[in-house]
Amino acid sequence: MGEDMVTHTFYKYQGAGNDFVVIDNRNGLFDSGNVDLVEHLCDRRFGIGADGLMLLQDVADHDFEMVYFNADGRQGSMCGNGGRCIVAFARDLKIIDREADFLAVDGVHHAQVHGQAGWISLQMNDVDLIEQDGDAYILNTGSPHYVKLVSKNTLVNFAVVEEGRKIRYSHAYRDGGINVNFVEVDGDGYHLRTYERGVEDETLACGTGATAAALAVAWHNGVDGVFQTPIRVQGGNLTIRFVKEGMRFTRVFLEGPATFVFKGEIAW
Ligand SMILES: N[C@H](CCC[C@H](N)C(=O)O)C(=O)O
Repeated sequence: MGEDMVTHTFYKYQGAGNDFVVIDNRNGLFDSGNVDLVEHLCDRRFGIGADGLMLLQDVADHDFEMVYFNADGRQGSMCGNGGRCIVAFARDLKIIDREADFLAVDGVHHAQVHGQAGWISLQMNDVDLIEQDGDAYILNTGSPHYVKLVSKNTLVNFAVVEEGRKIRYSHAYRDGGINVNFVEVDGDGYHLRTYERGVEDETLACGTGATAAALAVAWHNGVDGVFQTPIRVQGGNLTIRFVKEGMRFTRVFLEGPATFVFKGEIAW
C-alpha cells in the first residue's frame, strides 16, 4: 500500500450471523449520501462484505445515533441485530458501560449489555397493529415484515430466496419492499428463515424479523400474557420478550449475541 494512500478504519460485528460494517463517524466525515460507496463496502467480493453498514454518530441528549444502510447502499429502516451490534461497538469504544440510550431511524432505543458473553438486550418499539395478507401477518417492528407460518420440518429444505423474492417483488410490495419471514414451531420456540429487503437475499438472522415472527405467532395463537420466545435462526439463537394485551405489544426486547469480528483499514 503506497504511503500516500488514504485509508479509513472500519470494524466488523455480527449478531447471530447477521453481519455489519461499523464505522465510528463521530467526526461526521463519512459521505452518507454515497450509495455506491456503501454498496462497495458491503460487497462480499470487491469490498469488506456485510448485510449492512452502520455509522455511530454523536447526537444531543443520547449516548449516540445509529445510521443504518442496507447492503444495497441505501439508508434503511431499523435494524434489530445492527442495533445490538452497535451497542457492543459503543461499549468497546468505551462510550457506554452496560446501558445504552441511542437514537435510531425509528426513535430512541434502550439497551443492556449482559455479562462478558456479549449478550445484548435491545428494547424495540411497541407494536399495536398486525394486518393480514391471506394467511400471512404484516407488521412493522422498526422494519416492515411479512410473516408466514409453515408446518414443522418445512424450513430445512425450503427455497427461502425463491419464495421470498416472489413475495417481496409481488404487486403489493414491489415498490416499498418488505422483509419476508417463514416460521415454524421448533421445540419450545420457533425456527425462522428470512429473506431481507435491501440485501435481496436470505440473511442468517434478522432481528426485526425475529421480533415480528414472535409477535405474529402470539397473535395467531390468540393468548395474552408475558412471553419469552426462543427463536432459532440460521446463524444462532435469539430471544424475544414482550407483553401481549390483545393487539397491543409492549416491553418488547430483542436479545442475543453481538460479536466483534475484526478491525481493518480500507481505502476509498
Ligand atoms: N433489511 C431490513 C433492515 C435490516 C433488518 C435486519 N437486518 C434486522 O436485524 O432487523 C429492511 O430493509 O427493512
